[in-house]
Amino acid sequence: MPDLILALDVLSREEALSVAEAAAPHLDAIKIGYPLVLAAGLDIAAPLSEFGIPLIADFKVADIPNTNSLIAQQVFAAGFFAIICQGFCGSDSVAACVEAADDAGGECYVVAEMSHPGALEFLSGKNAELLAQMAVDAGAHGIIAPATRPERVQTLRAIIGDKKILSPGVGAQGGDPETIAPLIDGMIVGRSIYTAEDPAEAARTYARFRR
Ligand SMILES: O=C1C[C@H](C(=O)O)N([C@@H]2O[C@H](COP(=O)(O)O)[C@@H](O)[C@H]2O)C(=O)N1
Repeated sequence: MPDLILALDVLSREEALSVAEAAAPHLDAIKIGYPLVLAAGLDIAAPLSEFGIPLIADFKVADIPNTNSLIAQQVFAAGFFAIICQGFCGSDSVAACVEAADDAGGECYVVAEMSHPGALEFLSGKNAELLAQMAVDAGAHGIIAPATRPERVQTLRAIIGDKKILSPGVGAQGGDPETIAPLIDGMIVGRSIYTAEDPAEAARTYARFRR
Protein backbone atom coordinates (compact mmCIF):
# COMPACT_ATOMS: atom_id res chain seq x y z
CA MET A 1 0.00 0.00 0.00
CA PRO A 2 1.26 3.47 -0.84
CA ASP A 3 2.95 6.32 0.93
CA LEU A 4 0.88 9.50 1.24
CA ILE A 5 2.40 12.50 -0.56
CA LEU A 6 0.88 15.96 -0.09
CA ALA A 7 0.98 18.12 -3.22
CA LEU A 8 1.35 21.48 -1.49
CA ASP A 9 0.24 23.75 -4.32
CA VAL A 10 -0.66 26.73 -2.16
CA LEU A 11 0.42 30.29 -2.92
CA SER A 12 1.92 31.60 0.28
CA ARG A 13 4.59 30.64 2.80
CA GLU A 14 2.09 31.06 5.62
CA GLU A 15 -0.50 28.74 4.12
CA ALA A 16 2.17 26.21 3.15
CA LEU A 17 3.53 26.01 6.69
CA SER A 18 0.07 25.93 8.24
CA VAL A 19 -1.19 23.08 6.01
CA ALA A 20 2.10 21.18 6.29
CA GLU A 21 2.03 21.42 10.09
CA ALA A 22 -1.57 20.17 10.24
CA ALA A 23 -1.07 17.29 7.80
CA ALA A 24 2.52 16.31 8.73
CA PRO A 25 1.63 13.48 11.15
CA HIS A 26 -0.11 11.64 8.33
CA LEU A 27 2.36 12.26 5.50
CA ASP A 28 5.32 10.36 4.06
CA ALA A 29 6.45 13.16 1.74
CA ILE A 30 5.56 16.69 0.62
CA LYS A 31 5.69 17.58 -3.06
CA ILE A 32 6.06 21.24 -4.01
CA GLY A 33 6.27 22.74 -7.48
CA TYR A 34 6.14 25.99 -9.39
CA PRO A 35 3.00 27.37 -7.67
CA LEU A 36 4.57 27.55 -4.21
CA VAL A 37 8.16 28.17 -5.32
CA LEU A 38 7.14 31.08 -7.56
CA ALA A 39 5.09 32.50 -4.69
CA ALA A 40 7.45 31.88 -1.79
CA GLY A 41 10.87 31.16 -3.29
CA LEU A 42 12.91 27.96 -3.36
CA ASP A 43 14.04 28.57 0.20
CA ILE A 44 10.56 27.54 1.36
CA ALA A 45 12.24 24.12 1.42
CA ALA A 46 14.11 25.11 4.60
CA PRO A 47 11.11 25.63 6.93
CA LEU A 48 9.24 22.75 5.29
CA SER A 49 12.23 20.49 6.01
CA GLU A 50 11.66 21.20 9.72
CA PHE A 51 8.75 18.74 9.66
CA GLY A 52 11.23 15.93 9.03
CA ILE A 53 9.35 14.70 5.95
CA PRO A 54 11.14 14.19 2.60
CA LEU A 55 10.50 16.94 0.05
CA ILE A 56 9.88 16.27 -3.62
CA ALA A 57 10.58 19.02 -6.18
CA ASP A 58 7.99 18.80 -8.91
CA PHE A 59 9.54 21.00 -11.56
CA LYS A 60 8.88 18.57 -14.40
CA VAL A 61 12.33 19.38 -15.62
CA ALA A 62 12.37 19.32 -19.41
CA ASP A 63 15.47 20.82 -21.00
CA ILE A 64 18.80 19.81 -22.53
CA PRO A 65 21.04 17.65 -20.30
CA ASN A 66 23.27 20.46 -19.07
CA THR A 67 20.35 22.67 -18.06
CA ASN A 68 18.58 19.72 -16.41
CA SER A 69 21.76 19.06 -14.48
CA LEU A 70 22.03 22.69 -13.31
CA ILE A 71 18.38 22.70 -12.19
CA ALA A 72 18.66 19.37 -10.40
CA GLN A 73 21.83 20.42 -8.59
CA GLN A 74 20.01 23.49 -7.25
CA VAL A 75 17.06 21.35 -6.16
CA PHE A 76 19.17 18.93 -4.15
CA ALA A 77 21.33 21.73 -2.74
CA ALA A 78 18.09 23.32 -1.46
CA GLY A 79 17.39 20.19 0.56
CA PHE A 80 14.94 18.25 -1.59
CA PHE A 81 15.01 14.46 -1.47
CA ALA A 82 13.61 13.85 -4.94
CA ILE A 83 12.98 15.55 -8.26
CA ILE A 84 10.38 14.96 -10.97
CA CYS A 85 11.42 15.38 -14.59
CA GLN A 86 9.67 14.93 -17.89
CA GLY A 87 10.82 12.05 -20.09
CA PHE A 88 9.89 13.41 -23.51
CA CYS A 89 13.20 15.32 -23.84
CA GLY A 90 14.97 11.97 -24.14
CA SER A 91 17.19 9.64 -22.17
CA ASP A 92 20.18 12.00 -22.03
CA SER A 93 18.08 14.70 -20.36
CA VAL A 94 16.65 12.16 -17.89
CA ALA A 95 20.10 10.75 -17.21
CA ALA A 96 21.29 14.24 -16.20
CA CYS A 97 18.59 14.40 -13.51
CA VAL A 98 19.25 10.83 -12.38
CA GLU A 99 22.98 11.57 -12.07
CA ALA A 100 22.30 14.66 -9.95
CA ALA A 101 19.93 12.65 -7.77
CA ASP A 102 22.41 9.82 -7.34
CA ASP A 103 25.21 12.29 -6.51
CA ALA A 104 22.98 13.79 -3.80
CA GLY A 105 21.75 10.47 -2.45
CA GLY A 106 18.29 11.42 -3.64
CA GLU A 107 15.74 10.10 -6.13
CA CYS A 108 14.51 10.99 -9.60
CA TYR A 109 11.03 10.25 -10.97
CA VAL A 110 10.09 10.46 -14.63
CA VAL A 111 6.64 11.47 -15.85
CA ALA A 112 5.50 8.51 -17.94
CA GLU A 113 1.78 9.28 -18.23
CA MET A 114 -0.12 12.30 -16.96
CA SER A 115 -3.47 12.23 -15.18
CA HIS A 116 -5.47 14.97 -16.93
CA PRO A 117 -7.62 14.59 -20.07
CA GLY A 118 -5.06 16.27 -22.35
CA ALA A 119 -2.58 13.51 -21.55
CA LEU A 120 -4.50 11.29 -23.94
CA GLU A 121 -3.31 13.43 -26.86
CA PHE A 122 0.42 12.79 -26.42
CA LEU A 123 1.34 11.48 -22.93
CA SER A 124 -0.45 8.15 -22.83
CA GLY A 125 -0.54 4.81 -24.68
CA LYS A 126 2.60 3.64 -26.47
CA ASN A 127 4.43 6.91 -25.82
CA ALA A 128 3.92 6.48 -22.06
CA GLU A 129 5.10 2.87 -22.23
CA LEU A 130 8.26 3.91 -24.08
CA LEU A 131 8.86 6.65 -21.48
CA ALA A 132 8.44 4.14 -18.65
CA GLN A 133 10.94 1.75 -20.21
CA MET A 134 13.38 4.61 -20.82
CA ALA A 135 13.04 5.71 -17.20
CA VAL A 136 14.04 2.23 -16.06
CA ASP A 137 16.94 2.07 -18.50
CA ALA A 138 18.15 5.52 -17.37
CA GLY A 139 18.27 4.38 -13.73
CA ALA A 140 15.37 6.51 -12.48
CA HIS A 141 13.85 5.50 -9.15
CA GLY A 142 10.36 5.41 -10.57
CA ILE A 143 7.68 7.04 -12.66
CA ILE A 144 4.64 9.28 -12.37
CA ALA A 145 1.48 7.51 -13.56
CA PRO A 146 -2.21 8.52 -13.43
CA ALA A 147 -4.52 7.57 -10.57
CA THR A 148 -7.28 8.62 -12.97
CA ARG A 149 -6.52 5.64 -15.20
CA PRO A 150 -5.74 2.57 -13.02
CA GLU A 151 -5.67 0.27 -16.03
CA ARG A 152 -2.79 2.34 -17.40
CA VAL A 153 -0.97 2.10 -14.08
CA GLN A 154 -1.23 -1.69 -14.34
CA THR A 155 0.21 -1.61 -17.86
CA LEU A 156 3.08 0.62 -16.76
CA ARG A 157 3.73 -1.53 -13.68
CA ALA A 158 4.35 -4.49 -16.00
CA ILE A 159 7.09 -2.46 -17.65
CA ILE A 160 8.81 -0.97 -14.60
CA GLY A 161 8.62 -3.94 -12.24
CA ASP A 162 9.57 -2.96 -8.69
CA LYS A 163 10.58 0.60 -9.51
CA LYS A 164 8.27 3.05 -7.70
CA ILE A 165 5.04 4.48 -9.06
CA LEU A 166 3.97 7.85 -7.65
CA SER A 167 0.41 8.54 -8.68
CA PRO A 168 -1.45 11.90 -8.81
CA GLY A 169 -5.08 12.40 -9.69
CA VAL A 170 -6.79 11.16 -6.53
CA GLY A 171 -9.72 13.19 -5.23
CA ALA A 172 -10.02 16.48 -7.11
CA GLN A 173 -9.26 14.88 -10.49
CA GLY A 174 -11.61 11.97 -9.88
CA GLY A 175 -9.13 9.21 -9.09
CA ASP A 176 -10.37 6.70 -6.51
CA PRO A 177 -7.92 6.01 -3.64
CA GLU A 178 -9.39 2.58 -2.91
CA THR A 179 -8.84 1.44 -6.50
CA ILE A 180 -5.39 2.89 -7.04
CA ALA A 181 -3.79 2.23 -3.63
CA PRO A 182 -2.90 -1.45 -4.24
CA LEU A 183 -1.23 -0.60 -7.56
CA ILE A 184 1.17 2.17 -6.51
CA ASP A 185 3.96 3.17 -4.11
CA GLY A 186 3.00 6.80 -3.49
CA MET A 187 -0.42 8.46 -3.59
CA ILE A 188 -0.16 12.17 -4.45
CA VAL A 189 -3.02 14.26 -3.04
CA GLY A 190 -3.26 18.03 -3.32
CA ARG A 191 -6.53 19.95 -3.31
CA SER A 192 -8.46 17.31 -1.38
CA ILE A 193 -6.13 18.02 1.55
CA TYR A 194 -4.94 21.61 1.27
CA THR A 195 -8.37 23.09 0.45
CA ALA A 196 -10.12 21.08 3.16
CA GLU A 197 -11.71 22.87 6.11
CA ASP A 198 -9.58 20.58 8.29
CA PRO A 199 -6.42 19.52 6.40
CA ALA A 200 -5.36 17.26 9.27
CA GLU A 201 -8.61 15.30 9.06
CA ALA A 202 -8.42 15.19 5.27
CA ALA A 203 -4.85 13.88 5.41
CA ARG A 204 -5.90 11.31 8.01
CA THR A 205 -8.61 10.10 5.63
CA TYR A 206 -6.13 9.44 2.85
CA ALA A 207 -3.55 8.06 5.29
CA ARG A 208 -5.86 5.07 5.76
CA PHE A 209 -4.38 3.75 2.52
CA ARG A 210 -0.76 4.00 3.70
CA ARG A 211 1.50 0.99 4.02
O1 LIG B 1 0.11 13.78 -14.42
C1 LIG B 1 0.28 14.53 -13.45
C2 LIG B 1 1.60 15.02 -13.11
C3 LIG B 1 1.71 15.83 -11.85
C4 LIG B 1 2.73 15.14 -10.95
O2 LIG B 1 2.36 14.65 -9.87
O3 LIG B 1 3.90 15.05 -11.39
N1 LIG B 1 0.46 16.14 -11.19
C5 LIG B 1 0.55 16.98 -9.99
O4 LIG B 1 -0.02 16.32 -8.88
C6 LIG B 1 -0.74 17.24 -8.08
C7 LIG B 1 -2.22 16.87 -8.07
O5 LIG B 1 -2.92 17.83 -7.34
P1 LIG B 1 -4.50 17.67 -7.07
O6 LIG B 1 -5.18 17.42 -8.39
O7 LIG B 1 -4.67 16.48 -6.07
O8 LIG B 1 -4.85 19.01 -6.45
C8 LIG B 1 -0.44 18.62 -8.66
O9 LIG B 1 0.70 19.15 -8.01
C9 LIG B 1 -0.13 18.32 -10.12
O10 LIG B 1 0.76 19.29 -10.68
C10 LIG B 1 -0.75 15.72 -11.64
O11 LIG B 1 -1.79 16.06 -11.09
N2 LIG B 1 -0.81 14.89 -12.73
